[in-house]
Amino acid sequence: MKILVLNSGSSSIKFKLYHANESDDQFHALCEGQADRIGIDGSTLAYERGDEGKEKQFIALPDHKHAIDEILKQLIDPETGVLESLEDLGGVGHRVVHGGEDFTGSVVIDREVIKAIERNSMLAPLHNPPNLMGIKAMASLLPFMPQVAVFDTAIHQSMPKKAYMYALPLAQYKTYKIRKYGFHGTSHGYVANKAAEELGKELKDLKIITCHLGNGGSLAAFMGGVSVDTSMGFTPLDGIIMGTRSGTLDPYVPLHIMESQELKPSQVSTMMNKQGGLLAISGKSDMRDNVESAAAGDADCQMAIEMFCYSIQKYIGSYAAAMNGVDCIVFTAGVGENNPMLRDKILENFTFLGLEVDKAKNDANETVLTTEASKVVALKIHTNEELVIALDTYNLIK
Ligand SMILES: Nc1ncnc2c1ncn2[C@@H]1O[C@H](COP(=O)(O)OP(=O)(O)O)[C@@H](O)[C@H]1O
Ligand SMILES: CC(=O)OP(=O)(O)O
Ligand SMILES: [Mg+2]
Repeated sequence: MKILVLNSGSSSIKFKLYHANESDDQFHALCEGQADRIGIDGSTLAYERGDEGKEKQFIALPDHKHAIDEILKQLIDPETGVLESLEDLGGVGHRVVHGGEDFTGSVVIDREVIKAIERNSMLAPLHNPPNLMGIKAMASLLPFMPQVAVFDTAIHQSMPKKAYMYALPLAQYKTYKIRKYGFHGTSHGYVANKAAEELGKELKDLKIITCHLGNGGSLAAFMGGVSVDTSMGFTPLDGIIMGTRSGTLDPYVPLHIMESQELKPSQVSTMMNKQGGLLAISGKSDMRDNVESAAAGDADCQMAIEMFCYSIQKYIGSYAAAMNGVDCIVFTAGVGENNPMLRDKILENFTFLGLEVDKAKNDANETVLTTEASKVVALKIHTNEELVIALDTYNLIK
């Protein structure tokens, strides 16, 4: 069975096509790629087929719908594609960011599921709309194709009440479901399991902090084999500083801005979600651009990097305290997997825990980033949200 996975992030869509062998349930990837910098200048579409190198073309991708159209064209391209037609697909798995309390696991998509994802869109305005766009584009092209939704929120349902409740009148939770949900769960869960494998231990016996640092970013704390806390909250706006998101603010700040500047909630939402973060500090949302300009002496980009790393250090410290220790810190996603300088800058404040970065290994982007003597192990692990989504999709539709 062939399964297409679409992972729509706020600025990118990753896609991967798997062949699942029905006799032994083994998966292998046929092709993959990524539409990058969607909605920003210089957008690209990368495509890679098992037997050939990676191809990357500059192509205008003004929004997610255009990007999905280009991806599907690529799959059935007579020369470089891997499918005769889109009807050869057995199913499509989608990453869906906000499942609210409607979903605690993956589901086959039907009208009711689409309505629930729409209901939760207000809570993840950068994500659920592109996720839905992908689902609807596929449904209109191939109405009988089974589609599965895999939610970012699902894995964090294990958080204890003391971590997910907000100190607000109880009706806000009971009636309005206002609580911490947490996101990037597919990625946090995958890399936490891989970290345990790498350390040769069981996940349940480890205290792990996973740092998913992409355009959006969050940290999660794993203890006893489950997620016990995470930096994103009711929405993916909370937590660390991100590409265009402010992260944690004094909760009175948006109220004060609305009152004193007579702005509507939607305007302040745009300010915090799309005009905040690195973009607000340096004028550049993409971390690569910030790193490049900072190295060339741009003071705003240098400050953006300082603030980014500081916000992450504070979460690592607080989760080490929350778990009364930490065995392992994992870096993943675009920034976490590719930038030694930023990892080093974040980790330099954890010598007090006995953490010792191995500079050569970190610079070489190896899996283990710390010395043999280090009391806390830092790892770089490539996340694979797509494989998790393909597995869930296969198991639900086979
Ligand atoms: N070598 C690098 N150094 C710094 N940042 C990088 C590097 N490579 C990729 N990134 C950053 O990773 C981010 C994208 O990560 P990704 O996990 O694909 O994000 P998302 O899924 O949220 O769109 C971008 O901000 C990009 O600049
Ligand atoms: C939930 C979230 O922030 O996702 P992304 O990092 O893909 O934007
Ligand atoms: Mg992502």
